[in-house]
Amino acid sequence: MKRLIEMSVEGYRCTCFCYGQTGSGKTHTLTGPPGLFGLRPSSYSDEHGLIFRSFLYLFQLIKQKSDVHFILKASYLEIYNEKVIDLLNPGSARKPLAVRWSKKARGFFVENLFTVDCEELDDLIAVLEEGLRNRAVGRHNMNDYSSRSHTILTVYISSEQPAENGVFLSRSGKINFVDLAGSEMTKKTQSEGKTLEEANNINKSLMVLGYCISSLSDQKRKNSHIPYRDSKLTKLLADSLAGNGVTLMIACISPAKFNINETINTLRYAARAKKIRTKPVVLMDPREALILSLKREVTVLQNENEHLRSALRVYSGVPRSSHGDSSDTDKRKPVSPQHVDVEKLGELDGPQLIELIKLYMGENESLRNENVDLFTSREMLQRDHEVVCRENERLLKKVEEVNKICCRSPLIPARSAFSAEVLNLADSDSTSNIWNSSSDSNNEQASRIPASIEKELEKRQIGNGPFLRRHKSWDDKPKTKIVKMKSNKSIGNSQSHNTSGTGNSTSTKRRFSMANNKNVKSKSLDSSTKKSDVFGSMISLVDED
Ligand SMILES: Nc1ncnc2c1ncn2[C@@H]1O[C@H](COP(=O)(O)OP(=O)(O)OP(=O)(O)O)[C@@H](O)[C@H]1O
Repeated sequence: MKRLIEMSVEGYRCTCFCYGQTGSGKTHTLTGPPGLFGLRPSSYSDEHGLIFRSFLYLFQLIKQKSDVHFILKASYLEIYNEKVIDLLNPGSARKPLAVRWSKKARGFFVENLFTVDCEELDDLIAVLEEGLRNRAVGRHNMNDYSSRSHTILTVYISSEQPAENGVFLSRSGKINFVDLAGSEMTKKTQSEGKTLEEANNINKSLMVLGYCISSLSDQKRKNSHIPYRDSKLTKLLADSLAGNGVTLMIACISPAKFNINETINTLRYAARAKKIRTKPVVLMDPREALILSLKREVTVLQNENEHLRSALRVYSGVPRSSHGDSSDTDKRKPVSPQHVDVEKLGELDGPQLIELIKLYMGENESLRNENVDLFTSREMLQRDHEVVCRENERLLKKVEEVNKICCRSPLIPARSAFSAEVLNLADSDSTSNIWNSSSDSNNEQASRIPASIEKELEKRQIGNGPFLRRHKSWDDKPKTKIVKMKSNKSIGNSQSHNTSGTGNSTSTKRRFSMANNKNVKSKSLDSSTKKSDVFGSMISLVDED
């Protein structure tokens, strides 16, 4: 997961998707247990899923790359009964959005999908909370909080990095977090009515996804028709499955014997998916890439020129010191023959005429050389001009982005800032370890499985013996510094604004302190320099046999 985030920061298109039967823990893996967001404050806890940890890690990475300018945006959608709904702008009617093909990008996209500028960690968390609040959740026999839709949370990461010779490199990576709805045996779930219709749609789209995966993993069928267009899910995942991105599939399985068939199916799915090979490429502005490569070429040629010149000097035995820049210029200057009256040409004898012609030929040659030099300089000036224009464009874009960032989305309702929550709770001992798993301060407690799970395992007779273990290496980590942060109440407010969507505006002003956020963000990120801590608290199922 960490590598995936690092790659998305480097400009790759990355996807992490969870696949598995209903109730196997897909949503839990990505976002943690139900009710973690919303009612409770979303300060850091060991229960947080991969998305939250990824956000923290993303901001850590961004902070480390101080020479790069980053712009983050996020969108969140769900595919419910084959309809795409914007979770950040669902509206009262949950009007579906169209999925279209972009000729330019050569991929499918969701028309009018709302994207939110995310300057702070809090903004990303707000997007996650808003999406979780709006997505479709239902209840059936196997899961009280079953996702009734596939959800895709996308973080777009654009960056600009100064490269050599004043050229800037822009990259645009992204990371998709895909929480697929689980496949359902309707007999087992005993779904009826609306839940049954949802289950049928879920199973149908998962079947198309399965078919695409098996075609792509088969060397013989790979180049034949892949039925991406048969479902919205496969249209939107086409790029991740076979494009230029990097994809991580998390196969969630149930430890219960009762689910053995579904478990085998999931593992088959994963084994097939593992065979798919994508061709990851960094998405860069082609013009900038060209300018950079031309600049590099010019530097190489200049060096080569210099080398050849000095080799020539050595060969002709002329001391280096006598060839300053000025003498070079003098040498290139044409030597004009003395002016001769045309009428007096007849008086000149043969050798004199030959000498004169030689002089004129020499002058001609020098002028030609000078001409070539002038053409080269003109070309270089044109290239410089192009670079300046490009720089101009870049700056204009930056101004536009800055203007956008100043305005936030009105659709994320008021929530207390994550950083502020951390601050408020930081005084109590329970949260002093916020960036660590429970592994540091209380090793013994950390390696214990939570009581509720232990009870469930006992009931199902799972894990007698060394079956369910916490990975030891996670518990053996060195102690990290505990960072105490002062409490600081939010003071200001920042206005929100629709940035790109066309949606209606239920403008709730989002109140939080920008200054407070910034202050806290830097502190919190400082305290989390040990990257592994953010990811290190998951329980692993290790079959020692
Ligand atoms: N590793 C885990 N530790 C503790 N509880 C878990 C774990 N995995 C899943 N659960 C619990 O099991 C229940 C079902 O999990 P979850 O909703 O994540 O399943 P799902 O695969 O997303 O199901 P669906 O496909 O129906 O949405 C939830 O209450 C969740 O908190």
